[in-house]
Amino acid sequence: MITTTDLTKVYRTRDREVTALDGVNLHVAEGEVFGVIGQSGAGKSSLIRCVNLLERPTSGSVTVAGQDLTALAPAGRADGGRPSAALRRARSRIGMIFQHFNLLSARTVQGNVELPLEILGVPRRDRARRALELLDLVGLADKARVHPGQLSGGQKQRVGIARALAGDPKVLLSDEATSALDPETTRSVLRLLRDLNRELGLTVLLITHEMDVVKSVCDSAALMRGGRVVESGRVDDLLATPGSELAAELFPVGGDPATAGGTVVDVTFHGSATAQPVISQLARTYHIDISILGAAMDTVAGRQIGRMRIELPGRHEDNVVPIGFLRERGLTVDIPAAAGTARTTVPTEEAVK
Ligand SMILES: Nc1ncnc2c1ncn2[C@@H]1O[C@H](COP(=O)(O)OP(=O)(O)OP(=O)(O)O)[C@@H](O)[C@H]1O
Repeated sequence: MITTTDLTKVYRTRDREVTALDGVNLHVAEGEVFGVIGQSGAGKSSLIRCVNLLERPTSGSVTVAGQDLTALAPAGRADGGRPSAALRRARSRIGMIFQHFNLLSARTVQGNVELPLEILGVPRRDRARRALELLDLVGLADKARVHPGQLSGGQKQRVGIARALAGDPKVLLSDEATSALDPETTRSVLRLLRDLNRELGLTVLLITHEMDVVKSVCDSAALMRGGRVVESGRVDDLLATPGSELAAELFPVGGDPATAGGTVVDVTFHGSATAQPVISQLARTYHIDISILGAAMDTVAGRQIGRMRIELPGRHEDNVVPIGFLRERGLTVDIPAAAGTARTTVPTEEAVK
C-alpha cells in the first residue's frame, strides 16, 4: 500500500547539510498497522512527511495505493507555490494526525471535521452529514458544537482522527499522535486506531518513540537510526528472530548475563508453546539444573508471548544438545551478550559432530 524506494532527504541550510533520510526502503502492506520507531533525530518525521509529500524527497520515490506521488508535479510558481491539483487530490486520500492535534480553535468540532470537505468542494449539507457520521464513529457525537478548547487531549485527538478520515482515505499517517497524552488516553486512542484499521480496512503508518505503542497496536515495525531503516518486519517474525534488536526492546527480559557462571539463554515462547512445560522437560531429559534469571508474559500485537532468561550449567559448547531440544519444540533461542562482549552464535548440532 505504501512503498518507499531509496528515499533520501537532505536538508540544506546556508552553512550545512543534514541527511535526514539515507536510502529508506519501506513496504507497508494493505490493511496493516506499521510502526516506525527511533530516537529523536533518527528521521521519523522526515519519513512520514515525505510519504505524503508535505516534504519533497531529495531523491527516491514514494508510491501510495499504486500511485507514484513523487512523479506528480510539485508546487508551481504559477499556482503561487500551491501543490498541483493532482498532488492535492492524491493527498486528500491520505489522512494525517499530529502530536499536537492541529485543530482550529475558532471553529467548532464539527467545523474542524468539515474543513477538508470544504476544501474538496463538498456541498454544505453533505459536509455536515459526513462530519456528524465521523464524530459518531470516534465517539464524539455529542461534542459537535463545542470548541476544541473545551475538550480533553484524548477528545482533541479523536477530532483530529475524524478530520483525517473526512476525505475517505485508504491510508492514515500518524505523527507521534499519542506522545502528548497520558497512558490511559493513549491506550484508548490506540484502540480506536486499531478498530478503524479493522472496520474500515485502513492502512496505518505511525511514527513513535514509544515501544509500548508498537507493542500494543502494530502488526509490523521498523527501527530507524541515522536516517536508515536498520531492522524491519512483522512483529511476530521479529520476535522469532534471534539477535533482533527490536525484539529485545519490545520485550526485554531481566537478569544480567554477565553475573551468571554458566550459559545464559533467552527463550521466546509463542502461541501454544506458552502453555507447554518445556523447561521442566528439558531439566528432566538432560538431568540438568536450570536457573531462571528472568521471565515475563505479555501480549504483543494481540498475541500471547512468553520470554524467559535461563542459565544452563557449563559452557556454550556443552549445551548444543539442550539448546537444540528447545529449538525443536519451536521456541526461539538466543544467547544474549554480556555487557561489553559480542553476541555469541551457538554452534548447531551438525557443526559440533
Ligand atoms: N527543516 C529542517 N531543516 C534542517 N534540518 C532538519 C529539518 N527537519 C529535520 N532536520 C534534521 O533532520 C534530522 C532528522 O530529523 P527528524 O525530525 O526527521 O527526526 P525524528 O526522528 O522525527 O526526530 P524527533 O522525534 O525529534 O522529531 C535531524 O538531524 C534534524 O535536525
